[in-house]
Amino acid sequence: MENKMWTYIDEQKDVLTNILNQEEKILSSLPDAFINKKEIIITASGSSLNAAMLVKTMLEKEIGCLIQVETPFQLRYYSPLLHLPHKHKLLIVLSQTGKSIGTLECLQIAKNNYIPTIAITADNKSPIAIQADTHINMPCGKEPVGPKTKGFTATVLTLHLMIMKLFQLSSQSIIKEYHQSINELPQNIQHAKKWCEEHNEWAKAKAMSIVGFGINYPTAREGTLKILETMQIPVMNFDMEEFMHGPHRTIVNHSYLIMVETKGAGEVLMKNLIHFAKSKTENHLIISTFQEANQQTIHIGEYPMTSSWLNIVVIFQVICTYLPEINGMNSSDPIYGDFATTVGTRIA
Ligand SMILES: O=P(O)(O)OC[C@H]1O[C@](O)(CO)[C@@H](O)[C@@H]1O
Repeated sequence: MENKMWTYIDEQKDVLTNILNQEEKILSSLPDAFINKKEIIITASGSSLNAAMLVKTMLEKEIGCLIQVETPFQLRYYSPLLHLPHKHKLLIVLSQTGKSIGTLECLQIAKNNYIPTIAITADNKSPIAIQADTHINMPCGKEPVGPKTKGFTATVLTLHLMIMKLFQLSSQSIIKEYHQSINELPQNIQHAKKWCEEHNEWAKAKAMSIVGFGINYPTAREGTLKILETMQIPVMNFDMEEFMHGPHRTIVNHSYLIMVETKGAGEVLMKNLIHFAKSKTENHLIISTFQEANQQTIHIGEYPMTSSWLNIVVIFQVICTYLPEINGMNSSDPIYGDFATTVGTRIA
């Protein structure tokens, strides 16, 4: 059977360009009353949670407003955030399907406590879309596979533009940068496939670690989720500095390690980590915005406002689709059928 993930990965160029071109229409339902809230709470699961973490890191400092990202479980049962009403709070929920039960229940709690809500989903008839005060429709098309690709990138982009609008920031330069970043995607996909072709031995990995910093810590988290879902192996993910406080001891001969190297505050520490890792294992991959491509390095363009997260995440998407195929696995096949509806994390 054909692997549908390749189609979804390729579709991203059109999907994301469309979101940029339709920004005004997509965000037209945002009420003025939600402008300049003093506290933003975001909840989501899986790739949608990683999308929330990524946008938080990109924008929190710039907008000068706390963005609290919490899992639906913590938010429902352990956090005071939704249980203490406050007129300046806003709950944003992200759910591509609009059917995740924990996320849906958070909307209900917010409603009971008079906290206004926005949902971003790809299905305007879904329970989450209906329950939220405001629904933002993310036009990414259907993606009926477990490991999401276009849904993740569309969520990050939509949320990014939406929060900028909520804080009345001009989106002109970010849209320009995103267009450039999107134009590079086909080339990134090609380079990642070539790297996979030349590194078939990575399909035999029994475990992996992925390390990034800043905006690309959540990017690396998303890469981790993708690779562990598709290869069905444990993959560790740490923020770079935390990785160097103990988990670095897992770097031994033949261990598999991916490091994301971009410009920014963590540049020197990452350089030191790469130097250390190179002496310990030959199975390392560096995804870098400033090193030349070679056998162990995939080079991607430097997009300073977004730390190139889009071009980096697509490398992980290719790796997580290609390597399982070497092992005879099609990552778009359902592995455990109706797991989510059986255990009770999603509405059928
Ligand atoms: O964004 P949603 O639709 O709420 O789903 C959350 C997560 O659940 C999964 O479907 C796995 O159960 C992921 O692929 C997805 O990121």
